Amino acid sequence: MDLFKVLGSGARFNKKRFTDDISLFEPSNKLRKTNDTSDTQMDIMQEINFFHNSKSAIDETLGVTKDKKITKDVEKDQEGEESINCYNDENEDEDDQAEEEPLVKDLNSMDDVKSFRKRHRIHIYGTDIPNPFSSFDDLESKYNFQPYICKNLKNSAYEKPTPIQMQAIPIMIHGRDLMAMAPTGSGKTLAYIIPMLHDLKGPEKIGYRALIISPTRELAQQIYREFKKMAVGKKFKVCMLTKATAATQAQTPHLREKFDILISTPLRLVHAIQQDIIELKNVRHLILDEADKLLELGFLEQTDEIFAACSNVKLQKALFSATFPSSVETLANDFMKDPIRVVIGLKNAATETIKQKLLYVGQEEGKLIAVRQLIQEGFKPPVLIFVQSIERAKELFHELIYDGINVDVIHSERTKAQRDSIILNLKQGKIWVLIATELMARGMDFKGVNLVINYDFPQSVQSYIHRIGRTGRAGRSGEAVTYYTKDDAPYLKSVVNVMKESGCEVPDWMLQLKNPSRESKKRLRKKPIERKTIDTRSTYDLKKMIRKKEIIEASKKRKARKLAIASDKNEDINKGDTIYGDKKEKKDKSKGDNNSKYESKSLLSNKKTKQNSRKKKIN
Ligand SMILES: Nc1ncnc2c1ncn2[C@@H]1O[C@H](COP(=O)(O)OP(=O)(O)OP(=O)(O)O)[C@@H](O)[C@H]1O
Repeated sequence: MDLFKVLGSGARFNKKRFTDDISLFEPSNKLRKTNDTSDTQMDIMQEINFFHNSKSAIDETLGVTKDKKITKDVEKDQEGEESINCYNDENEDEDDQAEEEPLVKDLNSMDDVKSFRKRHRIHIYGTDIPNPFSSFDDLESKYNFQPYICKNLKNSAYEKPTPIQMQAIPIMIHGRDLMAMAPTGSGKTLAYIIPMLHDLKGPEKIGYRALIISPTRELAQQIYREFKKMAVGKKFKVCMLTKATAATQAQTPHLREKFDILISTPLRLVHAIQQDIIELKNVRHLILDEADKLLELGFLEQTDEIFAACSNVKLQKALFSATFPSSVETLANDFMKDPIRVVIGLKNAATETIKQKLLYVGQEEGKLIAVRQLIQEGFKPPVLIFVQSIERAKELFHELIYDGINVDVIHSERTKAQRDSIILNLKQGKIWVLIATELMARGMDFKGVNLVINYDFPQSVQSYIHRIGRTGRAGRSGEAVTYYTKDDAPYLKSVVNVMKESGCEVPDWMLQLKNPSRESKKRLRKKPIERKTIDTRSTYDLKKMIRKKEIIEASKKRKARKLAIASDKNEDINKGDTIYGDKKEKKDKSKGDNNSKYESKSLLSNKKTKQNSRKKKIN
């Protein structure tokens, strides 16, 4: 096999330069079999057609994903994390696709319910699990939802519930604790907003009764907007906790009682709790959006403090995410009461409407070449480019700003106003390419993103799934390209596993690579790979730039020294040595004195001695 033809597809590279790299991609001894079942593509597309797009839309997606192959072999990585359908009840029966969709009232027997779930790839775990529902009309007729909710759903052009909505909504309205895992862009937000609004009934003015936590401010704002959209027709008061809203509530305590729903990031809320600004004792619904992130070290302490403040005995907890590592699931089981677990499709898998690619770029410099090649060849905006640090985001921005494209950069060092305007501009198509850090990786719903580029290899499988999940949302097709260098080679298999699980074609040699060890994965999660600065300048130019910097630095130091001399003189002036000091300064200036402080001091003292002796002579 021409390894480099496969590795370097899409970019031009010098094969000879990469001869040494071949050894990095040697397969592990364990060979695996793959069962290509590409003929089932249409069935699978129907199955994952959560948004019930027309057949032509599916065809369009199939056109994009025509090279996808479906593999169904089970494997475990070294961490023991199941990386493929570990929740399959039985073999999924493709014949079910052709059947007419039964309404929930037709789900008379357990067999009906079972086959309904199977058709929608709903896997459930727990006891006394409520039946799923199949149409938004059922909400009004069967569950007595208030008409305003169904009206808002219709106004938003949501015709049918997605699988996560079909199963999570009945669980939530039965008051059960829930752990819900569904692919990125599959409508998880609505799956908790709708049952919450139903259960809250109407405004009560007794303070917060529902609380949603999100790891980023941007996602919290997005959730807030979705809440407002779904609550039209009811006078619910929804608060998005910010510095300003916290200050207002601190100044006017009676205002707090007017609110029903609170949306916040963990740190902001913990501050408010500690300062007694926010009272959570009446909270009945607690949602952790991107729950696995909120239960990771770094957020866990704050999440724990929020849990402690939600003291209502009837508190219902619901966790939502596209990924749940096994460790987080174990942790979550400890604090949930008889929870029901719902998994849509495969656990920890990417959305199947995303065409995923891996692109070998050799060295760091190859990445910029690949991006520029893409720009030259033409691309469909908007494009999201993920890098591993703020520094690198800035560097890449400074490189691409001169390439004649509308590019911007978003990271936590940008002001809130800048971040808000960037998100708006991206949505309005004013930004074609957005360079982003992990800040944008989770939850953000930019429907039209056509391509995600992982400029820097992601630090975890979860990060990979969430990053690429910014495209291919709400049933649309999308594309994701991940660049890798030889430094990333030890981690390549993690991404390969995800690609394979979500039905992308992966070359055999990649499937045979070794899984990274648990320790190396942990290391990578904690600290990204050290990479060369993103810079296209030649070594000559870089040296010239460094020299220029040194000259500027030296000049600054000289100026500082001059200032120090001047202040020394001022001290002398204060001591009554005015005339001699002034004269000396004028003389020094005329000489263009650039000597060191110490030299100047000695000069000054020499002059003083001479002048003093002259004075004596006159006397
Ligand atoms: N029933 C539905 N029919 C059509 N579109 C829907 C439906 N429910 C939600 N959507 C749309 O799907 C998109 C993705 O929804 P959402 O942001 O909730 O995804 P998510 O599953 O939370 O993704 P992520 O894991 O990335 O956070 C949104 O634009 C939303 O408006």
